[in-house]
Amino acid sequence: MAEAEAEPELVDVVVVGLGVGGEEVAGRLAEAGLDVVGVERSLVGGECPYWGCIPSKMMIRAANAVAEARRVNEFAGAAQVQPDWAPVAKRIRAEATDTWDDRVAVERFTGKGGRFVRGSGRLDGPGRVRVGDRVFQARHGIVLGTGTRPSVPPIAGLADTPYWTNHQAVEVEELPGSLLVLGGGAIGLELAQVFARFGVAVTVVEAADRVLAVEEPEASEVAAAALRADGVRICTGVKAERVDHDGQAFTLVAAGGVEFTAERLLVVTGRRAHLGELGLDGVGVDPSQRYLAVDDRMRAAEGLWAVGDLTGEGAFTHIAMYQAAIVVADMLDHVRRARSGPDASGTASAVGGAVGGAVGGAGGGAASTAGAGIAGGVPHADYRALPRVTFTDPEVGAVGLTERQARERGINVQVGVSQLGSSTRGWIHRADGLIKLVADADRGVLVGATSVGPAGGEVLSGLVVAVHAAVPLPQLRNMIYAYPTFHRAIEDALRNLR
Ligand SMILES: Cc1cc2nc3c(=O)[nH]c(=O)nc-3n(C[C@H](O)[C@H](O)[C@H](O)COP(=O)(O)OP(=O)(O)OC[C@H]3O[C@@H](n4cnc5c(N)ncnc54)[C@H](O)[C@@H]3O)c2cc1C
Ligand SMILES: NC(=O)c1ccc[n+]([C@@H]2O[C@H](COP(=O)([O-])OP(=O)(O)OC[C@H]3O[C@@H](n4cnc5c(N)ncnc54)[C@H](O)[C@@H]3O)[C@@H](O)[C@H]2O)c1
Repeated sequence: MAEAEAEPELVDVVVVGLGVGGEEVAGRLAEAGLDVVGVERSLVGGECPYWGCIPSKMMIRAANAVAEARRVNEFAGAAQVQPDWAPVAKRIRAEATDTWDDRVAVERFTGKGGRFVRGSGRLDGPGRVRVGDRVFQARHGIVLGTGTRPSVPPIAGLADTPYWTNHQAVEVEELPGSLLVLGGGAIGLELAQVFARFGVAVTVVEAADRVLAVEEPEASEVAAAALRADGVRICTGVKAERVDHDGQAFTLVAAGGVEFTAERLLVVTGRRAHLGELGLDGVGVDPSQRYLAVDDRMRAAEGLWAVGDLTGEGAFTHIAMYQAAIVVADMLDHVRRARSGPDASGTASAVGGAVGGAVGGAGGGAASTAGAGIAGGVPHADYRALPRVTFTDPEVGAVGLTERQARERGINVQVGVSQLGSSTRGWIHRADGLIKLVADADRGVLVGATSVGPAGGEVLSGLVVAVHAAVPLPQLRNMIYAYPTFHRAIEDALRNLR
């Protein structure tokens, strides 16, 4: 049946998808005085607060408390720990997700002056978005922030089984006795360790020859050893061929006839943007791309911006926020130019003044991150010093290029590694971990670094500054590193660079 022709509603900006990135853009543009329509089909805030970063980190906080309490036996006498999932599930409902209700988030957006529309948005030609039978015509532009959904591999039988994605894993109230985790990436490892620490018999099945395959091999080794020490069975290089569910248990059959069985199966084999459902072909953009290509101001086409995971620049909340600041600055700059006309330079109307002020705010915020990539007040995206942290225990933090990526780019690479156990703090803590530095010997700067350890993600911050600001190696070597900290291991790794 043909869709009813609706009279377009004229607005300034339409934001489709109010996840981390879209909500930030829509809210800040509304605060700047623009007439913004925000469209969300599920929950305002997206994956991160409801099924991603926040509840998973609450789970990790609880699991780490259990593990640390057990270490009393190693260091300080005797402790009996009886983990209980109920308080974790309760905290996720009460403090993180409001039992998956986004009323507060919707009010946060409308409180800033935005107009909220619940539904699926789709481009309906240049400058237009259709949501059901409503059509919005955007004066100044459209922003897509539609994120990704789990990518489920085409394994025979899998689609017909009640497998879990991260949604069911986060919503679980009663833990299963056993769990198969398909995919040993960031989500798989974080959740595998949590459930194992709460007594679930966990097996991780990974297709690649190591877990956390995008990071340094040394980091994969430490992470795998830590999970094994928690009782997780890790099987790498496994080619899953078939999955069955008999009403009670899952059976995964791999090449060579190897079988894995468990009460539950969690599929965490990456994420996928669904560009085909956004009407991109109607605005001259190829919908068959894996991710939506954007320039360094997050523009995908004339009058079309994109933000967050669907751009494929790293599926992290901090990237979505970083990009959001750029979209806001660029969009407001665009609006100010449109409103001022071609001849007017800086003569602001009442709204133009608000817009100009907001540009300064957004630009200032992102500018401090984008560093050199700032031109004309609007920051340009620069991912050279992209940090990421996998919150296993020990944490795996990394920034910039891995050794392999640096070699593939033809960089004259030097590598320096130091083991955390050889540092005073690491020895005191009986902690596993390492620092690995990747330097460009010709430029005399770090281009990448990895920090694995009890606070690996925090130790990383100094290394992010070093890569981001291209701090010369002699300056890093002549710094003073406090004793006895985990980050002192950086000094040893610098000494080992060759
Ligand atoms: C288990 C897990 C743990 C994670 N942990 C971390 C972490 O510790 N740190 C970190 O930095 N990142 C983490 N991430 C990644 C982080 O959640 C994402 O990078 C972030 O949510 C991306 O934000 P986004 O706005 O691009 O997309 P999303 O959060 O995916 O939001 C997109 C929104 O668009 C909506 N939408 C889609 N299509 C339409 C449409 N056509 N019309 C209307 N609405 C639409 C969706 O319903 C969704 O709400 C984690 C992810 C997972 C799954
Ligand atoms: N702490 C964090 O910042 C954090 C935490 C969780 C997720 N995330 C983000 O979410 C994204 C998605 O996480 P993810 O863990 O789903 O993806 P991922 O890409 O990190 O890992 C997926 C893993 O699944 C494996 N795999 C793919 N197909 C397989 C198959 N058929 N059989 C077995 N293994 C298979 C891959 O080799 C890979 O190791 C991450 O890339 C990350 O950006 C971030």
